Amino acid sequence: MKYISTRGKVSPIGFIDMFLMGLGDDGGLIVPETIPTVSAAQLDVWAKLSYEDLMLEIFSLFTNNEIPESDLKTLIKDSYAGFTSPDVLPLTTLNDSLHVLELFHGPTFAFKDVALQFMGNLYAYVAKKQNQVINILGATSGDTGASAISSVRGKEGIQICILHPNGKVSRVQELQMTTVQDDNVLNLSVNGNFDDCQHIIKELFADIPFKTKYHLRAINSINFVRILAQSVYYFYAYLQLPAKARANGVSFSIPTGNFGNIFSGYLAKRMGVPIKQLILATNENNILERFINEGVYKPEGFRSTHSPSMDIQIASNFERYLYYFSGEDANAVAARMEQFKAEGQLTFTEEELARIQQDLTAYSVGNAECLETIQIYQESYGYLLDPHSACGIAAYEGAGRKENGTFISLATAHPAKFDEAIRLIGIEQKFPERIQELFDKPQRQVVVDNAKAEIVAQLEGFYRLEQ
Ligand SMILES: Cc1ncc(COP(=O)(O)O)c(C=O)c1O
Ligand SMILES: N[C@@H](CCOP(=O)(O)O)C(=O)O
Repeated sequence: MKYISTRGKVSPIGFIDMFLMGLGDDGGLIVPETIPTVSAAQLDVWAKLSYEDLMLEIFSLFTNNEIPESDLKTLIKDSYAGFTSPDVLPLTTLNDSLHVLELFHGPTFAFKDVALQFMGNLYAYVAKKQNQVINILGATSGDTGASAISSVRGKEGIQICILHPNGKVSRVQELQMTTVQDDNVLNLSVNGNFDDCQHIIKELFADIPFKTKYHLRAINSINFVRILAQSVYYFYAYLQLPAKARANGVSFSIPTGNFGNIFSGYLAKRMGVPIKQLILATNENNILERFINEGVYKPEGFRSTHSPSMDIQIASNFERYLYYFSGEDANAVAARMEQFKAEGQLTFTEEELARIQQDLTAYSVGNAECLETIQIYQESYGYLLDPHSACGIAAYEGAGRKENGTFISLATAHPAKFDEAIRLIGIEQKFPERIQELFDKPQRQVVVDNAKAEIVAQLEGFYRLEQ
């Protein structure tokens, strides 16, 4: 298996090189040259596997044996040892046709831990094997940063710098990032929004001399390993269903911001999971909903919502979808991305729109609807959703084709991370101990302007050039 860029200007590379490259050196996103497929009979065999063993099988289709199987097994086992549920990602049944896949039992209580605990271990593994210094640069709207920091804090040979938007993450998210005192962690709190943070890091990844000099590495979903690790939970969720329930396929409702969560589902579907409907749930930052429902991809004003981690306009993995939508035509993707840069929007024809709508359904959830959903599900099922997971459920209610049968809605964060919203509906929750204790810890962060030069100066003082 080799990896190429959606813009076609990266010579095919192997798994570890792809992991280290992160963003394609031509500015595109990295994808596998071909997507391996898994037969229904193989899926049946995999139904008996633990989460870790299933991940080993799926990764083995992508790693070209570049990581010996016993090492890969250990990396995977270590990555999920800190999850508090014995099933790693438990599937909770709410009613005959609706299940919730709880992705938030990792160390930072959000679904990002599923991929990032593994990626942190993989970076440490590569740092050791190749005697490489690893300087990680990431942008976060709150969860990726907390999770990535937790996965590499204190690890030898690794430095991590995370940009988050100042004042636009929840209190718990901010504390999870900024109370970490390890010397290999730098938190930059940027006066701007998440798109500003993501824009700056993408510019730095596209600056090849800078990227090369500092061995810049990515933990965001621009890194294909993030996507691959996330695709495992679609297999797992499907395989956890009773055989009768999954006989007719399954549909997913997916809270999405950077298009990473849903693109992982799209990949799982292309690999062979019989997914009928992929529902893309957004909040009021609904660029992706407008793309799918109207055929126009155009950022509009940024809005602060109850689900701040999804307050995103420019979605990284949109380009990966565009690649497959264009029949894997890298020239067409490069041309569209140039056009987007020049004109600030993309429009799709009626025929294209029909094809997009065969792949994806979209539903955007307003602030009031988000809170209402949390309240109704608390009252009806005694189940407390966080605001992002509530967007998934509201989208299932609003756009799920119920005749499709079984639905799984992804619960992407623990409600304790977003107490600001939960309190608005008068619910007082008890925090898990690991969250409660954050409130007594000192914080460490540097506030910076949304200015590349200022951020580069911080990085130059922080990153290491050799181990
Ligand atoms: C809690 C939560 N749910 C959902 C999402 C959406 O995931 P993605 O942006 O990878 O599509 C995010 C981050 O964006 C998140 O932090
Ligand atoms: N919701 C994310 C935004 C960054 O997205 P990523 O999936 O590309 O890391 C966050 O919590 O930071």
